[in-house]
Amino acid sequence: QQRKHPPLPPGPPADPIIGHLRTIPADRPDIFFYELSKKYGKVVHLRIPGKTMIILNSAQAATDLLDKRSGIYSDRSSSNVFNLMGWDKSIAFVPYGERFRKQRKMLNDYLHHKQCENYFHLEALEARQLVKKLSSIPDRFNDHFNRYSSAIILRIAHGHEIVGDDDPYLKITSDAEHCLSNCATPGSNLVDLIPIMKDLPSWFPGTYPATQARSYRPIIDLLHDYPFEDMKKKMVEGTAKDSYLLTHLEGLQREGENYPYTIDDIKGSTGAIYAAGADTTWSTLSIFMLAMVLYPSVQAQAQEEIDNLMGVADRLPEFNDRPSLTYLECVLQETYRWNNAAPTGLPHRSTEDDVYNGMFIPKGSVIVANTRGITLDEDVYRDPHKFDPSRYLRGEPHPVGHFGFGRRICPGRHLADSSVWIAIASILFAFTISPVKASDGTPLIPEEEFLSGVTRSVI
Ligand code: HEM
Repeated sequence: QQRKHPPLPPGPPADPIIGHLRTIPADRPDIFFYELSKKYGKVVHLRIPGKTMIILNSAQAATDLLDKRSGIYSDRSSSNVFNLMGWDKSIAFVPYGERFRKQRKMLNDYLHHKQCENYFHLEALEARQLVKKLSSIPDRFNDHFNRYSSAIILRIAHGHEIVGDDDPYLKITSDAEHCLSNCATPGSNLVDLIPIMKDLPSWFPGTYPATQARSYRPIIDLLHDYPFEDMKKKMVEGTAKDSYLLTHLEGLQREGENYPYTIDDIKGSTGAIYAAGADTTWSTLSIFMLAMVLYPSVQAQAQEEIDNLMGVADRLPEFNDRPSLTYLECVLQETYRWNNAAPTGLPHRSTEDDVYNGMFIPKGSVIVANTRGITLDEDVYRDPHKFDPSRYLRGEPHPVGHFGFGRRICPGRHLADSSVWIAIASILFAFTISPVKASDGTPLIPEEEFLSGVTRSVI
């Protein structure tokens, strides 16, 4: 017996049986979702066998549902691709429930706003290292950003200090980053949308995301296991440094089975800090570099503000300077908005039937708060494709959604924000960023092009 529901949100025409399966592209689904909003509105539905996807392309809709009704919009769809890769114990993919709440508490205790002020000193030191490296080999800026973001995370989460370029942690983490930047987008690839695909042979069309995920598994297992074993060894030697991992391993040693967190909770949340934190920070910095090359007048204005404040001071910017650097703050916000490190965010899942503005959202829907669509919303941002920090001085709102929503909002956002701020303040103080020149002196202006993946980087 069919119950009467309001209609689903609008959506494009679908094929019989397979629905929109053929319509969803593997590459850059964020752009596809954004284009849908222009034709069908800010809340759109897509249907694939056994699943409804709800795409949210406005901050209003995402806030109304994922923030205000977070009690029923905080689950995650299990992603076959991510489980095959080995991320199943990681908080980012754990379903909403007891295990999620435990890991979330572990992270919140270590990464809340006030706590993150204790990491300012470390971030400032690493920013100085970054400036040194950029001044000695500028064209390897992407490697330096990778090292910068990894160094901060590895120190805080694993108590590890990077010593040289052949550091084993750097190798493990850059391999893991490769997997995250090259894998299929979770929740919107065929292997996640049609579960049977993961069991079909690799020659079967559309199964590539599963084959690729299996080949990445040893790398992701090493990311979880190596730091854990290494820390245990250092604890025995007496060389272990204060860190998230040490705090929990000591707790486990002290309290045994009474400790509220299991080995899997510890491995899963420590791995998640790295996986979710380093790549996104690095990606944001590479987006900033691209913006500075493409918009030299913005760069000059930010530098003028920094120079005016610092005067002839013989030092790099510090966190105390942040409230005085208004335009730089706008540059930071515009970096988050103009292009996003995680353009489709991470899909949530609804756990009850719901009705929003007369539209039916069935229980079990995959909810994509499409950051790309939200930050390009023409009803909110004038000329949204332009990198224009002054828009915030004219009263346009700071972007929302680049750190996600509701009970799943990024727990590392305070750390990420200060890491990105001190890096861009230091870079703009020390350097002028300009395009590479061809042999005849013509500047080679880069394209605004990005890799696909969970996080993405400038090509
Ligand atoms: C600029 C840098 C960063 C960006 C753009 C970013 C963005 C995001 C986004 C969009 C989500 C999904 C939120 C949702 O589902 O609604 C997320 C989740 C997450 N982020 Fe971040 N993040 C950044 C840095 C960090 C850092 C530095 C850490 C850790 C220190 C971190 C740890 C996490 C974790 C553990 C999750 C999963 C949370 C959950 O599922 O409950 N992130 N992040």
